[in-house]
This record gives sequence, C-alpha cells and structure tokens, in this order.
Amino acid sequence: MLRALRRRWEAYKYRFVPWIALNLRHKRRTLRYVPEDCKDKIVSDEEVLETLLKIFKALFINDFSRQKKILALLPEVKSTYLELLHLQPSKSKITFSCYESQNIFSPEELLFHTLGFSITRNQSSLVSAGTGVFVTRGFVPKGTVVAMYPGTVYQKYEPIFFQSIGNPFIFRCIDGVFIDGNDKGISKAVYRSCSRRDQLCPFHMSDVSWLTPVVQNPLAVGQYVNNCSPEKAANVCYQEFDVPECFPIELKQYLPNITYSHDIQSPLRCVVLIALRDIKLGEELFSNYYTIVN
Ligand SMILES: C[S@@+](CC[C@H](N)C(=O)[O-])C[C@H]1O[C@@H](n2cnc3c(N)ncnc32)[C@H](O)[C@@H]1O
Repeated sequence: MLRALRRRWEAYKYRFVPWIALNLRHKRRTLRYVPEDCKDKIVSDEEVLETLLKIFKALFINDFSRQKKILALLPEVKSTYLELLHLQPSKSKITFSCYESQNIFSPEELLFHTLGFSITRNQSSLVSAGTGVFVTRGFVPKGTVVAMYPGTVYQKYEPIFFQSIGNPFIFRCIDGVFIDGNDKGISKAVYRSCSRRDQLCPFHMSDVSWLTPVVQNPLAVGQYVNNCSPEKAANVCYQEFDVPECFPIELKQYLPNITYSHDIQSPLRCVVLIALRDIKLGEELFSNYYTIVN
C-alpha cells in the first residue's frame, strides 16, 4: 500500500507546482537556463525545416501508391516527385526502390535510411518512469532533430482545464502556448476531432497515427521522452518551430500537431527535440522539463 502510494507520488510530483518550487533550489543540475526567449534555439529554423522536409518527403515517396488522389490534384507536385524518382535512381537508391516496390520500409527503417538513426518507445531505464524513448539504430549527431512533440496546440487563453486534469503530457512553450501530447482519453478525442475538422479531402492537415501504437511519422514520439536526473543528464532539448506558410501541402499529413481553434491566424506551432550531444545506439533520450527563461 505504502509502496503503491510512493509510486503514485513519484509519478505525480513532477506536475505538482509546490514540489517544483521546493526542489528548484536543490536540483540545480537538472534545470536549463535560457538567457532570453530568442536565445533558446540550438539550431536555426531553416535547419529544422530542412530536416522535416527530408524525412516527410521520404515518407511520402515510400507511400506513393496511397497518394494518388493528392497527386491527381497537384500535377506539378506529381511531376516533381516523378522527376526525383526517375532522374536520380542511382543517387537515391532508397527512394527509387520504394517507388518500385511500394512501401517496403517501415517508418522506423525509413528514418534510419534518411537521417541515420531510429528511435523507439520502450521501458525506461529509470525505475518507475514508465515508457521512455531510445535510439534503436544508428547514431544521432549533436544538433540533429531527433523527435517531435505531437499534440493539440492551445493558445494561452484557450480552455485546457479538463484536458489537463491528471495529464502529465501538457507541454508549455516559452510564450505560454500549450501542447497536449496525451494519446488517451479526452485529449485523444479532441485531437481527432480537430484533425477531421481541418481535413480538406484528400488533404490531411495533420497526422493522427501518433495516437495509435503504429506511428506514420517515426519522429512523433517526443512526448514519451523522460526528464533528466542527476544521474542521467539531458541529451536532448525542446525547441519551438512555427510551420512556415510555404510548407508543402502534400506533406502536412505528417505534421503531428493541430490547433485547437480553427480561426487561429498564427502559424502552426510544433516542438522538436534537438540532440545536445552525440547520442549513441541504445541510449535513452532525456530532456529537461524545467527551463528557466531569465
Ligand atoms: C511526459 S510523461 C513521459 C512519459 C512517461 N514516462 C510515460 O510512460 O507515460 C511525464 C511523466 O513521466 C514520468 N517521468 C518522467 N521523467 C521521470 C524521471 N526522471 N523519474 C521518474 N519519472 C519520470 C513522470 O510520471 C512524469 O509525470
């Protein structure tokens, strides 16, 4: 009974404001200080965009046969991809073979072939920390986009009270925007509903597969990354990324975020996790849940 209570407390304390306040002084090593909002970025937005386009294009090509309806409506996009496939078969062995044999790679395999690593959810190496995220193939160089934090995006004035009760997956951005990355219960229902609302058949504006055990975008498991501890230092950090207007419409189906309100004029907010150092095969990813902006 006592052990069960302790386990619940260990899991809950990270969401408990008085616990955080009392422990800020004692846990200096697990805090991340950011001098100003604008200095928070480890890599530029252009680099983040480039990486996302690279992996999303590879996913699109891997899934080419299912994209017929989209391609029929976008002839110039179709010709670009066909050119890519036919003009560079030797340079792009993976893409070409995908096209020939259709969807031969799992999303994790594709991630490995495109960015040089794979990540997967598994039992955390920390006792009673539940699920964590591990590098299961390859190697992650410092400064790489290693994961994405999926979920519904709420502006700071939007109602999130009921979704946030007992929910350890609410991520707060530096500017007060919230992302609810919970793949269960009311959070899951809200995300699905917003996603259907924004769908312009056959164009999906977001990816819903992160709500299931089989993810379509292999980066969209960042909500399962655990907090660092004095023994396990952070090897990744969160970075906000606003999707630019020029983002290709055919690739939006891989974005694991959606806005709660339809009439929001600002760009879609995503959060990516960036490697703070080289991360080797088998290592678990750890972030820092507590960022202090001076
Ligand atoms: C965003 S979730 C991370 C995924 C979580 N491990 C799971 O299995 O659902 C945050 C929760 O993970 C657990 N957690 C994260 N970091 C931890 C740590 N260093 N030690 C113990 N539990 C941790 C806490 O229960 C926390 O509320």
